[in-house]
Amino acid sequence: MSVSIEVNHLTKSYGKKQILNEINLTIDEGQLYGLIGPSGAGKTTLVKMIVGMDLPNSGSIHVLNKKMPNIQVLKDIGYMAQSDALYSSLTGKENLTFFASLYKLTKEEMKTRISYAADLVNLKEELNKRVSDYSGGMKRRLSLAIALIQNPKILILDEPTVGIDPELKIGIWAELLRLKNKEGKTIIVTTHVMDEAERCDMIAMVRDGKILTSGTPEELKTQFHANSFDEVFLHAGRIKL
Ligand SMILES: Nc1ncnc2c1ncn2[C@@H]1O[C@H](COP(=O)(O)OP(=O)(O)OP(=O)(O)O)[C@@H](O)[C@H]1O
Repeated sequence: MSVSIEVNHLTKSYGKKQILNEINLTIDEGQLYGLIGPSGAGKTTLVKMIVGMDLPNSGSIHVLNKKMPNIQVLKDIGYMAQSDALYSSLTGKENLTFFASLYKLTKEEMKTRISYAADLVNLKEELNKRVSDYSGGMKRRLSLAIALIQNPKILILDEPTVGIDPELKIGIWAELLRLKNKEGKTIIVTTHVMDEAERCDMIAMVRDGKILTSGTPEELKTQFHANSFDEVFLHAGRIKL
């Protein structure tokens, strides 16, 4: 199996405040990797640097064997940020068409991808509404659809199911697992939701800018003598850094 994402000795500070400290991470192709940790731990900062939106102070990030940031790799990464970056005066469909047009899709591919992505997030009926009239949850769903639009090899999803109702959440997770299992996509999700963490192949627990521990959900349960993932999270939170 080849490595999809490699992070080595990464550090990041904003001003005098150190946000990430000696992060090392190896994510294999076709792996679903969860980053979990309390609010402010540094998860978003880490994924932004993997996408190439921010620069580390030291250390390196390679995605698909290319040192980041790298403009060529952008087409291979679908990124869903925590705050929605949408054009609110345009309709959902116009947003999807705009983002699809950034990639060299044929007209036919564009049509198929827009239909697939809108269907996945259950927005087909609302596509002709302006985004300014969307609810918060609808905007999240549109952001997820945009992350998938160019059929990227890698999906990086920052808290993808926040504000999404339980039924749709189940559908989205089923599709993420299908994309991983059947299409070999590499997926990173950040989450606070423990049952989502349990569905990942590997998990890294992030706290105060460091990776406390990483492993499969089962390995982490064994390591912390825990029956549930909530317990793992509580026990890990007590580790002295
Ligand atoms: N541009 C910035 N300038 C200064 N500080 C920042 C900046 N971006 C993030 N931070 C700080 O970095 C720390 C880590 O934030 P980050 O958003 O990465 O955490 P997180 O683990 O994703 O949290 P959450 O789960 O709440 O999204 C926080 O203390 C935050 O205030």
